[in-house]
Amino acid sequence: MTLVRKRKEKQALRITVPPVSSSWHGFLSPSPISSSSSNSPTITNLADFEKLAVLGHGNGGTVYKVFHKPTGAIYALKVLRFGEDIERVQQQSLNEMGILRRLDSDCVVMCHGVFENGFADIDGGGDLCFVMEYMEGGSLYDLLQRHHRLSEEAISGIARSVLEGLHYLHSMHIVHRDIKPSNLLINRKGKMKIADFGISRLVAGSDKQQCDSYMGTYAYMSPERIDPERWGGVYSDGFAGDVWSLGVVIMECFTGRFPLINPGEKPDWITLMYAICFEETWEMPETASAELQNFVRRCLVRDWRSRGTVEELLSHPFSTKFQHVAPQNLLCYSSCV
Ligand SMILES: Nc1ncnc2c1ncn2[C@@H]1O[C@H](COP(=O)(O)OP(=O)(O)OP(=O)(O)O)[C@@H](O)[C@H]1O
Repeated sequence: MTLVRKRKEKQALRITVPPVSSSWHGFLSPSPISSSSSNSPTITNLADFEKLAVLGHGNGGTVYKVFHKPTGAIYALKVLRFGEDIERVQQQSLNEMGILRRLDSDCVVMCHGVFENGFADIDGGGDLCFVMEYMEGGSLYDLLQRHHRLSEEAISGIARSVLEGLHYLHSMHIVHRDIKPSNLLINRKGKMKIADFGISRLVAGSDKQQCDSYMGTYAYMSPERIDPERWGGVYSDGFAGDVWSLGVVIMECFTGRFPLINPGEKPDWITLMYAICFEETWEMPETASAELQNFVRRCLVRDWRSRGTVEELLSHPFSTKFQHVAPQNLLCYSSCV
């Protein structure tokens, strides 16, 4: 902290370093729950699944590709372990089950059920298991690992998909709070959807004040979440934070690297906080089109009150520029073609 203060001699900064374990994923069902979707198959038993492959690892868990024996369908099964923390998670999770029940949109990755106590066939069992729609094309993170940079056409499609997803979520009073490349998944049709509502919060009435500003992935976190007191101690409505994160993702897709710190700089907490809260504005490379440059500029306005809104950005010239291009465009980058 002293280091951050030294680096920013004049501006006051009040930062609480978040606990390392703060990437929390919590929806809980004491027994299996089904999604509210009318298209949702009935999934009642974890024993009906057969593990086919590991799709990836995240904080606290593993995602498997699984086969649902009664229907022959393929799903992604996310197994999270909370160990001794499970009681705390259960308490917090009860309030959030509503999120899963209410989501039914082709802009977000469907969750077909949540189970407690794991699945013996899978790695000795986990504490919470989420049966999710399988996204054959993997994540935007995987895509960037393979291709580093994407075309403006592809980036525009990504921007539009994420904005449509955010528009849906925000209309349901849900702030995602963890928009980042590994939470943006692509299906075999090239459609990108928003995943992972583990740290989402329902934003309603007084809940606004109770948002835990320090959850989520720090690198994509907005300045007002890191240092809310700078804006008079009033935390934003949260929706603007999702727009900031989108701006960082879009810039990363164009530059091919995490854009807010210098190449080679270690992305530790202090460096990130300094860059997000105090760095002069970031400019897109001049090789980017004027529309893309302006789009990113509107997302990365440091004062959340002046930042572009989801509605504004949905009709931004960059979002609409390649509207005629089919989403399959993204598939040329994906491994599932
Ligand atoms: N529904 C899904 N379909 C296909 N692959 C998935 C699905 N969900 C996750 N994955 C893969 O598994 C990886 C790990 O996902 P997970 O949500 O556990 O962690 P993460 O988002 O990478 O990190 P964090 O735990 O910090 O959120 C993803 O990067 C993605 O490649």
